[in-house]
Amino acid sequence: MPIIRVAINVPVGTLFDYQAEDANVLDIGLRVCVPFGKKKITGIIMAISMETQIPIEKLKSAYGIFREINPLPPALLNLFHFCSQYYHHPLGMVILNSLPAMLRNNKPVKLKEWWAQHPLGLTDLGRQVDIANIPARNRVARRLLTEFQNATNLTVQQIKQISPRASKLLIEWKQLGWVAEKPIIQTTPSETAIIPTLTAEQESAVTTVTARLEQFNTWLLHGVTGSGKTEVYLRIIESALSRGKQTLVLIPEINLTPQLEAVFRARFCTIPLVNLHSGLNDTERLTGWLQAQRGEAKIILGTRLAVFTPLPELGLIIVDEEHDSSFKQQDGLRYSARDLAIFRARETNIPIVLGSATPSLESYFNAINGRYQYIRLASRAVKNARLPMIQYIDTRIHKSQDGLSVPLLKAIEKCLAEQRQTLIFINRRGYAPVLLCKSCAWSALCQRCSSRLVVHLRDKKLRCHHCGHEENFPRACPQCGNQDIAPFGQGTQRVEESLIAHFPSARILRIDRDSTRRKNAWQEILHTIHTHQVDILIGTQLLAKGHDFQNLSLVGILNADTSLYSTDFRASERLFSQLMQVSGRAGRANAAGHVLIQTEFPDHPLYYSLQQHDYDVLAQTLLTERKMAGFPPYVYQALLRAEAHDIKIVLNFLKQAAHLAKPTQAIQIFDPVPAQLVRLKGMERAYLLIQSSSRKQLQAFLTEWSVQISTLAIRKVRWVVDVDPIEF
Ligand SMILES: Nc1ncnc2c1ncn2[C@@H]1O[C@H](COP(=O)(O)OP(=O)(O)OP(=O)(O)O)[C@@H](O)[C@H]1O
Ligand SMILES: [Zn+2]
Repeated sequence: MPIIRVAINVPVGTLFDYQAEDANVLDIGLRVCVPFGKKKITGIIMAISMETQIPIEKLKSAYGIFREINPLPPALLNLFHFCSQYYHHPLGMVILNSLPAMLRNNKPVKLKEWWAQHPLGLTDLGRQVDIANIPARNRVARRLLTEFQNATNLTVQQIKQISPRASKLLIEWKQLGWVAEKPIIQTTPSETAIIPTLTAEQESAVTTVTARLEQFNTWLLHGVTGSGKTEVYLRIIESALSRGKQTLVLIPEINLTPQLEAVFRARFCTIPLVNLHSGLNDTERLTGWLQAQRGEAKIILGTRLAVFTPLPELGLIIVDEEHDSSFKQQDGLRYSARDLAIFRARETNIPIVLGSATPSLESYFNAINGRYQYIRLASRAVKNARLPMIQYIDTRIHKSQDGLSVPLLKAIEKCLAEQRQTLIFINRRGYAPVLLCKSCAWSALCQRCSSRLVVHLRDKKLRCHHCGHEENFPRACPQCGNQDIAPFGQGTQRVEESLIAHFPSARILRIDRDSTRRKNAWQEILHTIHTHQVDILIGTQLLAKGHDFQNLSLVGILNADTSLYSTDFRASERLFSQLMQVSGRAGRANAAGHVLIQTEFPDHPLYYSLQQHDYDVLAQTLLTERKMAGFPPYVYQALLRAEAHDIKIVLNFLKQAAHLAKPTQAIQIFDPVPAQLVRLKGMERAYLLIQSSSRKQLQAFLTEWSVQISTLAIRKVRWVVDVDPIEF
């Protein structure tokens, strides 16, 4: 009887064998329901064999193989194998966690009727669909489209009357963006219609990449802010589409996806596109995933997890804002979606384009060394648009009140008078308003994390930004009873209050995690900005990158200094990239842009490079520093991360683990150290750093070592290997 070898979502690196009488080689990559202990669970068939190490009488039988959808293709299984090996994470966990939730349960796939409650209507895009393009034999589709065209909205009853098969179509149409529960924000006709003539730089970038669409290359598209990288992507995708290929576009955060989606849909209005961002519900994700797997969706836009989508016709990968740290998963399987995408492109022998105005030092290093192909866009795409003028306000001379100095206030006033928009950016890394007692210096701490609670003035709440814990303001200091406790430090809310006081008639909008949590909140916010219903925007990281606000001409930056003298060796790189990104929001169209940075260190070299818009000088300086100090990209690193309820147990575990390791010339092992944020959600954390100048040797070491660590019988300790860590 055939034996199937199954990957299961358990922290064990092996496959599990079962009997399955009806199994054959075509079942590799399919889901299968099997007994596991007392439970019934679903795994993936990785191999079929006629023999097993398990005594045949002990071998259990599978309950059943799910054949209603296609198996995971070999290329994807290959990616999972690589991912499991490279990140030293159990294969079953890698695979199962990457699949849509509805494929992880013990049921066959059945699409839920998500539309049961809402009337539906055609979107702008849906209205452009020409019925003549729907084959005559698809009678239900034609009928449904006609009904939609005649009525503004259809209810579920009406749809069901058309045909029982209409519901399946609807799910697909929704994913294609043809129908929606409520009208989505419309793109203005001018945005849909105009296709710009490429600048010479863009033209050359497009020609260079499209000339080599048939082979693997990693292209680093290094284009200054506003240089029109999106347009370059669009043209290259067009080429891939004309060859019938699918394109995977990875983007950092969910808040960028609606805009980019709108741009893509406007340009490729007849091309099936799915958006696999992290805000989807289970049915939406599965539907999009299936369309990608069947090769129907030609453009797949997605965040990190989308790198694991099955794509039979994959012909091109684009990673936008490649430097963004959100491409690296920070818990469980700590993979880098960008790096896996490069592996995937190489295996598929197709090009991958990494785009950024501020490439990560790793990618830049690879580009100048010739491992990646380097393409630069040195100027802005819009005619007459220039990079903004950057100036510093020395806060040792110009004292600031509630975070705002007089020169900055004057500049805002001028900008308001010219009817242009201002963005006030608050660098929040390691800096947020806390509640402080003036007499005994008590400050409000989170009980579960070693962090301070952040003051939220509006709703008078204290909130932990690590675990979400929330509590009310105390009336008096719990330590000394003093009633004079007050927020310390500038948060977005305090700056907002102060701006309202200074400019009572200005329309001010503060944007933070709270204001963007609701579904569609971003779309609404962006709409108000684009239609100039806002004069002053206040925000943090969320606003810094990717946005193209035409009327924004002034950017004011507060608290930048806090990252200048950090202990983290990546802090300068991040600060520079962030400031360059946020500065880049100014003056993108015809109005000149102006950036004012409040600082106590206006002569700092980092600020000088920023003012000159000179990425290269700073990158070279940082690379020299890294080389001397022995940091990446000159060495390869991994962390053994561990956590338990007591830091002593953690440190002890790490010491034992270090003891097991056989040090070699090529591998350096450091002492265990507590994490920067020791307590998180009630767990205490520490790590051990391992590094090597050879990636291959580091990998070989980790493979052997992680097996040995598993034999350490220390319960209560959770551990994981973090390869190429970016946070310590
Ligand atoms: N060839 C062109 N002619 C005129 N305008 C263009 C051209 N290409 C792009 N643009 C416009 O330039 C602006 C900036 O383009 P885009 O947003 O793609 O920049 P970017 O390179 O992604 O910048 P960032 O890194 O800051 O996000 C957009 O408004 C876009 O419509
Ligand atoms: Zn907390």
